[in-house]
Amino acid sequence: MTSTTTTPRSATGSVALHGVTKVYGRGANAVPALDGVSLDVAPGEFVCLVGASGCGKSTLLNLVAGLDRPSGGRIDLEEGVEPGLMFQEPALFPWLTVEGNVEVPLKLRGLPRAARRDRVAELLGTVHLADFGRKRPHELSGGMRQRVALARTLALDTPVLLMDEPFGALDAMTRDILHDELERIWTQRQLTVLFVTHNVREAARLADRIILLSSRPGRIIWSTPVDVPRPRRIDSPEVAAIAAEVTDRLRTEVGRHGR
Ligand SMILES: Nc1ncnc2c1ncn2[C@@H]1O[C@H](COP(=O)(O)OP(=O)(O)OP(=O)(O)O)[C@@H](O)[C@H]1O
Repeated sequence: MTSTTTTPRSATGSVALHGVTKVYGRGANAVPALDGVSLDVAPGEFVCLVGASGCGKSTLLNLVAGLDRPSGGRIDLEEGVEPGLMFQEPALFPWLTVEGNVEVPLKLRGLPRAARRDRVAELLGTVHLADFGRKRPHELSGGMRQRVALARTLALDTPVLLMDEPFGALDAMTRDILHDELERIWTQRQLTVLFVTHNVREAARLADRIILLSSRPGRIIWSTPVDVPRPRRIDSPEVAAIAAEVTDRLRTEVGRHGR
């Protein structure tokens, strides 16, 4: 009997930052954005990053995504892993249908047409948009557009998802539904998620661990595991208690620096 062993997805999603520093510009115009950030994210872990405005959260995600290079330190991903990145704006191609948008990464990977069609259908099913494949982005709500963006990111078939305020522009009800969706997909696919948010309740609702960055230049000043059983409700007393603690720490930090 032959057996095929496939590496579990959870074995490939680790992210490790070692003393990562980022300075934009030079000389008198130098802007230190990150200062000595070390962080180990375990495969399958959901980590939320919070911190004052401008403390370097997006910079950190961009560095992990490989869109920019650190000025110092090192970022380790497992070999061949290219993280998927999602922003507050879904950044869809307006001239393409929903199917066409989700198909883009599959085309870039050279998947044959029939395989692309099956994969797009599966991904749209995953984000509950099976009946909307022929629509164009302008025909969808904001929440639906973010679902398309999520399906397109999942089409990269990456174990590491980097999310920069992905639900920041959505109303509370839509955000709540998308939290449930993301949690389900994260569990099913054993994804490693690094999620930036200003919303401490959202962090407490989603994270295994919350990391607090100092005001610029960003350093990790505090972190806490979120030991609240899943599924969670954003309005549960346990989530509210964690959010209140994060808010207190954030207030203290912002108060210290005035930003
Ligand atoms: N390309 C760049 N050139 C110069 N400075 C930059 C550049 N990108 C970011 N910065 C600066 O680096 C600092 C960190 O920016 P970053 O966008 O990472 O912060 P953030 O925590 O994501 O902010 P916010 O919470 O407001 O989205 C800010 O002071 C910003 O102005």
